[in-house]
Amino acid sequence: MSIEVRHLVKRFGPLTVCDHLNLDIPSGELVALLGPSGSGKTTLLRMIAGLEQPDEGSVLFHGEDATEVSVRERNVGFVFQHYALFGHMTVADNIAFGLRVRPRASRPSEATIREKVQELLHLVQLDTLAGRFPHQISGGQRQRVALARALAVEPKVLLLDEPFGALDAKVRKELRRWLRRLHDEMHVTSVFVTHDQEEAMEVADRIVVMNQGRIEQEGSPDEVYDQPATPFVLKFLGDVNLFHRRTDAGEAVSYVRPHELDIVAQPQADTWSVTLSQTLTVGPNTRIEFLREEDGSLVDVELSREAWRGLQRELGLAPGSRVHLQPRRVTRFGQGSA
Ligand SMILES: Nc1ncnc2c1ncn2[C@@H]1O[C@H](COP(=O)(O)OP(=O)(O)OP(=O)(O)O)[C@@H](O)[C@H]1O
Repeated sequence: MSIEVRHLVKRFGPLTVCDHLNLDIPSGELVALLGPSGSGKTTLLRMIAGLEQPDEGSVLFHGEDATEVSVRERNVGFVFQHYALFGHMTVADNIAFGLRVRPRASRPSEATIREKVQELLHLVQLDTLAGRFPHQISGGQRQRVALARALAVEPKVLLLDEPFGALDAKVRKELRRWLRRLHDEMHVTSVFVTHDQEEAMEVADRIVVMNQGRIEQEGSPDEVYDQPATPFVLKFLGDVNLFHRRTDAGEAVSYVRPHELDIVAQPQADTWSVTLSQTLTVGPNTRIEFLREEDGSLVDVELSREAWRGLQRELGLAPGSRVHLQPRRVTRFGQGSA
C-alpha cells in the first residue's frame, strides 16, 4: 500500500506544526521520519494514521483519498513508545486481541486465531513466552509483543512512533536489526518516527529529515548523508566542524566531518595549522581536539584508537604539538547558510 501526503498543513493555535508537507512513500518501503524534538514527526504520523485531522491537504492510500476515512477503516497498525499491553492478558491473548474484537462476520474462528498467534509468536521470536503476562517479560520483549499485536490484523500500513525509545542502548540496537529483518520478510509499508540518526540510517530504506514542520530532505540513507541538501541535514546526521571565512560577498562557511580530516606533519596548500589541545577515547574511537591557529576555533578530528596511537608515536604528538589538518572532503552551501 503506497502512501501519498499532499500539501498537508496542521496548526496548533498560532504554531504551524506541519507546513505544506508533500511525501510519496512507495508500497513496501520502510521510511524513517527523522528530526529533532518538536519538528512535527509525530503529528505527521498521526495524520497518516487518521488520529489527527489536517487543517489543509490530504493523505492518499494507494492513490485514494483517505483524509476523511476513519482510523479503523484505514487498516493501520500502530506501535508507540509506551504502547501499553493489556496487563491482565497473557502475551498470546494480547496478540489475539485485534482479531477477537472483530465483528462476528469478519472474525476468524478461534482455531484460526490460535494458529495465527502461534505464527506471530514465532515471527517475533517469543514462542516460549505465550503464557506470560506483560509484567513478567522485559521491555524489549514487550515491544515485540506490541509489534506482533499490530501485525495480527494484517495492517496495510505499519506506523511506529519511537518504538524502541524507552529501551536501553543495547536492546535498542538488537531490536532495530530485528525490525529490519522482519520488514524484509513482511514488506508491510512502514513509517517510523525517530530522533536518532543512527537508528534511521541503520533501519530505513528512505529517510525523511524534518525541521520546524518542514521536510528538509528525503532520500536513501547514503543520499542524505553523502549529499546533504542543507546545513541542517548535514549537522543533524553527524558531528561536523564549521569553518567561517570572510569573502567579498560576505561570510562563507565550509563543513568538514571529524573523520574526514587527516593529521599531517608538513603544511600544504589546503591544510590548516593547528595546535593539539586534548584527546578523548571512547570505545574504539579517539576524538582529538585542536585549536586552529588562524582564528583560535576548535576543530575535532576522529580516528580509530589504533590509528591515533600509531600517529601519536610516529609524530610524537602531545598537548601543545603543532601539526596540520588536511580535509579529505569539504562541503559548502550557498551564501549565508549556516
Ligand atoms: N495536541 C497538541 N496541541 C498543541 N500543540 C501540540 C499538540 N501536539 C503537538 N503539539 C506541538 O506541535 C509541535 C510538534 O510536535 P510533534 O509531536 O509532532 O513533534 P515531534 O517531532 O514528534 O517531536 P518529539 O520527538 O518531541 O515527539 C510541538 O511544538 C508540540 O508542542
